[in-house]
Amino acid sequence: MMTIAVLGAGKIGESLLSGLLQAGYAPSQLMFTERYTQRASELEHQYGVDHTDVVSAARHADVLIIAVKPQDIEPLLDELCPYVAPSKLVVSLCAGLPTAMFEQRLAAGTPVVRVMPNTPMLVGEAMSVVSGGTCAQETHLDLAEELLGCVGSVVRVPESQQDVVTALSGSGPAYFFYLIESMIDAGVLLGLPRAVAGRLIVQTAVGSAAMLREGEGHPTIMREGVSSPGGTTVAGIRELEKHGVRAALIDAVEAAHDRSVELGRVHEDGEPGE
Ligand SMILES: NC(=O)C1=CN([C@@H]2O[C@H](COP(=O)(O)OP(=O)(O)OC[C@H]3O[C@@H](n4cnc5c(N)ncnc54)[C@H](O)[C@@H]3O)[C@@H](O)[C@H]2O)C=CC1
Ligand SMILES: O=C(O)[C@@H]1CCC=N1
Repeated sequence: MMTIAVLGAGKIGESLLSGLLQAGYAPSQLMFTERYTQRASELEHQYGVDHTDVVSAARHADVLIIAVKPQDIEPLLDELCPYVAPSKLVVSLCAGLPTAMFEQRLAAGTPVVRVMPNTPMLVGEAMSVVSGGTCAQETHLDLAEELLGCVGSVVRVPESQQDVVTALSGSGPAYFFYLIESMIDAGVLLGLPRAVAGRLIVQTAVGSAAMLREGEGHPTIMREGVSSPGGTTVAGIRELEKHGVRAALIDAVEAAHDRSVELGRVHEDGEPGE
């Protein structure tokens, strides 16, 4: 039976473990490493999955899923790489880190798959985007897709597109949360209790997303569907246009993209990331 180790059980690592269990993987197929011992004990107790050390994980797991922050990658790779046989699959969830960086440190021929997930993984609604390194075969990409498919949707792109993906779906939840916060504030400004404004706007976001996901329509058509002649919506949209909100969102995604490129370069130069 295939065994899977999650290295670093923070927000993303924990939600992946939880999703794999819910999808039917047995606790005995899973293990995790976590540097904070109290968190490790809590997770062991909660999920019934063994906490282990990096060397045992490298030796015993078939798939090693790296879920530490990019700035913590160097010490982890120092510990891990000498023990990883090239028959193992290494899956990195680390933002901005190229597969080449892992390939340089691992035994020649070790397959590496890079994934950019996002935090909706915490509720089984992640958007995960996978790319294979030079030694990753179709079967490795299929396996990575199967594992990430337990916690949401999965799309495959060439690795050259991962910085755009990081900016769009990786950081994207933060931009939606920011918009939602702003709309809740608008409701409060106009006299609604915060809890009521929050409920209204969260359900409005969920409903709008469901229309986009389930319908065949384009967002522009759906927006026009809300905009009655002489009505309230066009009056509001005119303000968004006046304030350059569309350009601001495009600039935000572009800035996140540029930062992702910069983080990748920092690691190429062999310096610690931020
Ligand atoms: N949070 C986000 O929105 C997204 C995060 N990611 C990526 O996912 C990865 C994980 O992110 P989060 O879960 O948000 O971070 P986090 O900080 O919540 O979790 C990382 C965990 O790894 C542990 N850790 C660090 N070094 C370790 C080591 N050597 N051995 C064992 N455990 C170690 C830490 O104690 C921590 O619990 C990062 O690489 C991040 O770039 C990707 C997409 C979205
Ligand atoms: O901001 C970050 O570094 C991570 C990567 C994608 C989302 N959050």
